[in-house]
Amino acid sequence: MTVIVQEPVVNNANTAATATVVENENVVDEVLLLDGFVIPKSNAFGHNFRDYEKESSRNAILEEFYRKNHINQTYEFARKMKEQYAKLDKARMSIWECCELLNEYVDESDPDLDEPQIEHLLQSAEAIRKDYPDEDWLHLTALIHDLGKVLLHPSFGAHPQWAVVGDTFPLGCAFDDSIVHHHFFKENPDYENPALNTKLGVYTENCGLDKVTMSWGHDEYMYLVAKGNNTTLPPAGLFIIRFHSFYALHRCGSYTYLMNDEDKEMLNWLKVFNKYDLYSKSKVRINVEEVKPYYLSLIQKVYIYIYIYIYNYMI
Ligand SMILES: O[C@H]1[C@H](O)[C@@H](O)[C@H](O)[C@@H](O)[C@H]1O
Ligand SMILES: [Fe+2]
Ligand SMILES: [Fe+2]
Repeated sequence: MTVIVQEPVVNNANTAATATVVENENVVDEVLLLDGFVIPKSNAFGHNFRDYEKESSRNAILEEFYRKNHINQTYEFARKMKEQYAKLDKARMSIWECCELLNEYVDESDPDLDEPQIEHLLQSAEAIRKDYPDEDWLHLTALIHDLGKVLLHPSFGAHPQWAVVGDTFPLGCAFDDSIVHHHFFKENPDYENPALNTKLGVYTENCGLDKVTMSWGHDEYMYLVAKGNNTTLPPAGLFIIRFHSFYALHRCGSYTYLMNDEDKEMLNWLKVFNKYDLYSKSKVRINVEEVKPYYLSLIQKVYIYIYIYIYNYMI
């Protein structure tokens, strides 16, 4: 029996196409997308990817993480954090220094990975580089997409994990049931607030995601850093960084009524990126020293032509 699933993919910068996912009974441990992408069936622990229900000690930690996250991420909290961190007056660091700093941290919200974060950055960057060799902006986007997790470090405020990692969601409007562990929102003060708990809340239909206050964390922070340093990273790169944890949108198709036409176009790239972000989490270790020169050259290149401020004034 063959299972066929439709999934939109982007073949090049401008055109969105439809690929077919074929799951063949002869291939038991992977799913092959017709565009050549192979989805492994199990993560580094031998479990399904993003399985938040499975009984395990890892998932107990994860549940507690989302309890705190869903109770504390309020519209007011996220707006205050954004305002404060948009000043970019915290520590200054180069991209590579930040990658190395993340060596210390394991993301408590992640059911698929228990490697230090630098592994994940390089695993996803290397995987996307293999399939998109000419899109160096995409390699760099992958390398830096999770760098906002430096917020966990004392130099950046030593924030608790619930305020840095995990899936993100819009605030200022109703919480959608497709958000992981959504039952914890009942204890969020915004849940009972009539100004914030309707479908549109403080927003208007198709207002555009740029106007939406997302739960605060590493995505929005890294976006602020890139934007605040006047990066010329393509809009798709910025969109990926800013919304890569918004699984309710890019996986479940919720909240599409907040999107404008540009968001819809960008979403195609985000979906491409997500495959590499998620499915590159494996026990295959990257030899950091071996790949470092390539990424340094990329950083150096963007330093000269594009990202001078990000490189010099990371934060
Ligand atoms: O646990 C993961 C991890 O923190 C990722 O970096 C983030 O992008 C995901 O959305 C989240 O669920
Ligand atoms: Fe992330
Ligand atoms: Fe990631």
